[in-house]
Amino acid sequence: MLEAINLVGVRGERRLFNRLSFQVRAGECLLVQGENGSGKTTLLRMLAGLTASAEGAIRWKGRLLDEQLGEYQRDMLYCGHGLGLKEDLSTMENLLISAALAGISTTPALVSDALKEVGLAGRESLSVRGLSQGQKRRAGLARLLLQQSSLWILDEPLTALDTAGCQWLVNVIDRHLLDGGLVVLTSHQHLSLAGTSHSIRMGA
Ligand SMILES: Nc1ncnc2c1ncn2[C@@H]1O[C@H](COP(=O)(O)OP(=O)(O)OP(=O)(O)O)[C@@H](O)[C@H]1O
Repeated sequence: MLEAINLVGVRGERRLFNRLSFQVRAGECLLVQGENGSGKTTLLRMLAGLTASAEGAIRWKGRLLDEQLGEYQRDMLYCGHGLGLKEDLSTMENLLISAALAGISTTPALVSDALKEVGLAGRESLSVRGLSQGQKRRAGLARLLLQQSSLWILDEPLTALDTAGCQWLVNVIDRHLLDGGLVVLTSHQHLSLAGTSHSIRMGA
């Protein structure tokens, strides 16, 4: 279970959220909603351990994040706005490197399979710079298939995806939830998940 307890988000002079608490259990998706600038990315970065909360705590499997950062980094996959891709490297190189950094063993054959599933078959050796925005998004999301993390934190994952890409992602998320995974995501687009989801609204 992921548990946020009395989180406080401060950016400059602005208090974006105050004493925010919620829980996400195995098989559940938390949808973080709100207008532009309401603090969704700030919250997701906190949950990913990239930004500190001014107060409060985050627990994963009952223990504070700070006590288990290495373990948490292996259990959690964060896909932020930047997608975590190096433009000068090929999609294959990017995915092999990000798996290695996450401590996951993978092979070029598995990466090829993942790229095929996201619709990038035959583009393994193309540098990311040569991909369209939607293809870059697909390459970044291929990490979901390779890294076997139980907690996915996804910031606007539908951005730039076409209709088929959005439907693919919804199916992948539903499959993950059915397998007992957890998802926290933001999206300005409507997501029609079959699995259990609940939402919080920032700035309300
Ligand atoms: N590094 C930073 N330094 C100072 N202020 C920041 C920083 N990052 C974000 N902010 C401010 O914090 C507020 C919340 O930003 P955040 O990115 O969390 O919003 P958001 O809800 O994700 O927005 P969007 O829907 O546009 O993605 C904004 O007013 C933004 O200007």
